[in-house]
Amino acid sequence: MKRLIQNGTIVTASDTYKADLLIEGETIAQIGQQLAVQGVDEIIDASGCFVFPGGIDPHTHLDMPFGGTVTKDDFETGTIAAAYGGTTTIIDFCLTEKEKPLHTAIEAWHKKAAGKAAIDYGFHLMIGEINEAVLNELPAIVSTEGISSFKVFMAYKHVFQADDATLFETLTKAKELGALVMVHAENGDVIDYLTKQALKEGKTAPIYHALTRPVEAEGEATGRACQLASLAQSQLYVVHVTCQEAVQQIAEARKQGADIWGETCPQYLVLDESMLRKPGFEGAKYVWSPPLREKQHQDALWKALKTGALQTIGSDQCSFDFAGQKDLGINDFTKIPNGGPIIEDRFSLLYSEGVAKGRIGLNEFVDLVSTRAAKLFGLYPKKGCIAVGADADIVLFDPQAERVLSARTHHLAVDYSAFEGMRVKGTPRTVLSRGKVIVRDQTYVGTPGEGAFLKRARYGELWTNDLVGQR
Ligand SMILES: NC(=O)NCCC(=O)O
Ligand SMILES: [Zn+2]
Ligand SMILES: [Zn+2]
Repeated sequence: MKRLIQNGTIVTASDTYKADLLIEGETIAQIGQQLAVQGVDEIIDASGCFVFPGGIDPHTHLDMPFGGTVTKDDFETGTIAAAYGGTTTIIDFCLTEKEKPLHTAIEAWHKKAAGKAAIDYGFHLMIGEINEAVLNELPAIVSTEGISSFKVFMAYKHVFQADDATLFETLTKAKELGALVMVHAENGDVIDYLTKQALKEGKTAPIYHALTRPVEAEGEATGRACQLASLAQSQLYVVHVTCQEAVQQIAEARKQGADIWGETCPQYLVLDESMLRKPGFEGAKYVWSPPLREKQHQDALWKALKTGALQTIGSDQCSFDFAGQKDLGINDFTKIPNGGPIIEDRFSLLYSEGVAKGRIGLNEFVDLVSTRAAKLFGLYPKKGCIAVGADADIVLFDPQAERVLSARTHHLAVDYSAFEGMRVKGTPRTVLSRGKVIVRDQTYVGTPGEGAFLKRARYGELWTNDLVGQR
């Protein structure tokens, strides 16, 4: 099958230019001016559109048990919504359980995704403990199974939280194996103390979720993770950075030459702590960990994206219905399942709030929403770029189209939108995944299960010089 995309403006992380794009089968075959139409099966008119590489969301939780329930969106609804939103690859977190083989968890995650995923996907592997069995399993997981990133939680005491020894050993092992260690950086012990105190004082409303997870707890844990990564001379990626205190730690470590990267998410750029103070129990819709921060932190995050102190945008998609799931915590904020629905809106929100409002440039947008994650997580140059030989994961994006975000129109299964009523500028019109049109003129035309599992390269294996050069 040959497809020709005509009349669009191609935008990559480094260039913006007008050209046609010829796709043969699953890959980009040619880029040039007025490419021949002979033998082409389909011509796609991209007039007025940017032609972006498909978005890469390096942070999702689909079909995940958490907080006494399971996320509302699974690999089918979540990835269809992602496709509507311009994302063609996700990397989901595979949760492991202590004293059980890592492979049990990996197999379970493969079962969740296979036959359901509408776009390509990979897995990060949670490390909750280090022992002989774990150390024996890890090499093949990285080299044979293509899972080249590990996740360590520094928070969620008694649930996922690992101690510093586990983090340090994971960093050391990751250095040896060529894996990237990701951390949820909050001081779980301090948060545990503060939440118990709040409950003792009868403070049960959603806002206390934020008040018991202060910026200092995130800044401290971020700094600790950075120090431990430096000591291990390993590589570190800090997920969902929310505040100036954490940004500062990452920026400082990077200045010292550490191999450290930081991600933020649209919710922290757009929403703030006041959402948790909404009347009644409404604030539960906005319960994330780390929590939404006071408004001034948004400026710090935008600045960090602009200056390169943070380099990627994940969604941290982790959706729970307001009715029947979030309300587990109606009398106790600690029982509100943490997380929200973002996967569909990540791309458009960053464009609308970032590019359309002049906070970031068009090429920076592509880097943040796609290219950088492809490089860090061993997918580049197959994913994350528009180049001959790359997978034809393409988004035709209409920068003039405006729409209002709403649960009434989104494609997730969850019963609310965290951005209800928000107007965004720019919208993905048509989306291709490995050469096949899966969203045509804002209608999903793909088949769940077409998404493939991606075995990823080791950290820096393909693009070491590039990564070092861009640090
Ligand atoms: N972020 C959040 O509140 N939920 C998802 C799990 C995590 O990333 O910590
Ligand atoms: Zn987290
Ligand atoms: Zn997460």
